[in-house]
Amino acid sequence: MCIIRSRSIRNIRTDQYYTLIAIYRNLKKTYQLKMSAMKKYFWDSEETEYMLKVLRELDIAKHLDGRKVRNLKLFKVAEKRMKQAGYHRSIDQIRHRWKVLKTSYYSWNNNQQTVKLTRFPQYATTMQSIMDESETWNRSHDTNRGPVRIRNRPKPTVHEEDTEDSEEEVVTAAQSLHDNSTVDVIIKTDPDPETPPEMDSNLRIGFIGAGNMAYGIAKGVLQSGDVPPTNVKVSAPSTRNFGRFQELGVAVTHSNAELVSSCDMVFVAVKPHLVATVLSEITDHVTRKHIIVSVAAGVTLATLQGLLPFDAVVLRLMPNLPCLVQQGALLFSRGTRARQEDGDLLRSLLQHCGLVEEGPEAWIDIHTGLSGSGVAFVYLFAEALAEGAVKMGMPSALAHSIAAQTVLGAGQLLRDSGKHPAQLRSEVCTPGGTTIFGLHAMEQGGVRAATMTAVETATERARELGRKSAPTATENRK
Ligand SMILES: NC(=O)C1=CN([C@@H]2O[C@H](COP(=O)(O)OP(=O)(O)OC[C@H]3O[C@@H](n4cnc5c(N)ncnc54)[C@H](O)[C@@H]3O)[C@@H](O)[C@H]2O)C=CC1
Ligand SMILES: O=C(O)[C@@H]1CCC=N1
Repeated sequence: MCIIRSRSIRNIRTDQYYTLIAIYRNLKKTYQLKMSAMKKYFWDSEETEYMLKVLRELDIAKHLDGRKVRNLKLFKVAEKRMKQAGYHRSIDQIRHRWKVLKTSYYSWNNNQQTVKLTRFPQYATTMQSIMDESETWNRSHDTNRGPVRIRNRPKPTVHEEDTEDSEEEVVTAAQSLHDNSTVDVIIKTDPDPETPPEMDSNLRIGFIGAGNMAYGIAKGVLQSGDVPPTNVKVSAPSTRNFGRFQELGVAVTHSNAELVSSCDMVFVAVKPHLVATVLSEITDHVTRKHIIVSVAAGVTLATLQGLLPFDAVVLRLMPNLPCLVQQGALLFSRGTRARQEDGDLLRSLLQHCGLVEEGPEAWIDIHTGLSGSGVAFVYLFAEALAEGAVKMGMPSALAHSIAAQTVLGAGQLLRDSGKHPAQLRSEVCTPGGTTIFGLHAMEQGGVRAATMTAVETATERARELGRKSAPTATENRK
């Protein structure tokens, strides 16, 4: 375009020149519109730092106790202050950004303890200070709070969505903090999944299936320290996979029915085609106290509910393999009998498995393509990266280790910076430099279309598995 503007192209007619200029201006306008639309959704570091500064000034540290009523007030003031500084964000956007930063902070913090990451991601210092302030404040102010059992809570008496909070409500909530008899009521009516309440330490968790997914989730659940290993059990027909569970201190059995009878929450972690057989084995032992969570790809809530007693509490969860290192991406949906608090309990138990979100069931198959299977797409890419380096003469072991670190670093920066991948990609590209040449080759290879098709195809396959595992009308009538 610069060449066109300087009219250095020879033999071009004036009308052609002006047509090209018009095309250039149009492209530029589209690009600017796209960038401003992107800016609307993606936060830059300056804006994020300003938001954290405001939230810190507003003492968000004192509000990290899971009471949304009080938090809403705080986010309202933050929205005003940001507007005054020229940052036009809605309360929801600020709250969402804060939630993302908090999740990133927690998982960064967990990794600090387990794998001692040396890199200090962006915002970590500010987040660390806020969290430290919160811990100090909670220690000195919240000693009166009795343990909150998330289970067996009566149904909330107030609608759980955010309501406009009056000054009085905020004061009532704050006063109740020092009153044992009313604290429980506030938590029930206004749960905040971001700050999980204390767990019932008698909760017993079972895993049907002793494979990778069961192991990854079990590790995450135990990491929280809320559930002792003695309260966890796993069942499988063979002892082959029991070893690593036993190393965690988890009990083992060959009987799925016995496992269900001795557990409150049961994860069904067998291959999708075995789900019907397993559920028919356990259905007589499932009572209203149980929470059944299936991780089987494609198997729908309707199918699961159809194979279990009509009042069974069922959730469908799609995890991914990095749960094994507490860096999973998990999405769950609640069945018709599962209450908000059942979802809160699940979310709370899984918080050390990685990012945990709740969504409509239609998204579970998409998440399967994007993330459950998506992990394998990234591995394929990492393998190809390394092979490229081997082709150019680098020793294989070094190439694979650098490829793994490249994927890890790129992912961590993407998650922690909150930037759009296109923005980060452009930050790597020097005009006329190495990256743009490489990217051009990738586009010629159709990497973008192939990846989109991979997610689409995997999603479709999950849907197909769902149709295959659905009981037929005849079976339903039995
Ligand atoms: N591997 C992955 O990355 C992901 C898997 N999933 C889902 O998780 C589920 C489990 O997958 P993986 O852990 O990868 O499989 P896996 O093959 O590693 O484990 C399956 C386990 O089920 C046990 N099993 C077989 N028949 C059984 C029975 N009748 N009763 C009790 N246990 C039985 C096997 O002994 C094995 O321990 C599948 O439904 C899959 O769709 C979901 C997301 C990601
Ligand atoms: O390939 C599969 O079917 C499972 C589900 C998502 C990842 N692995």
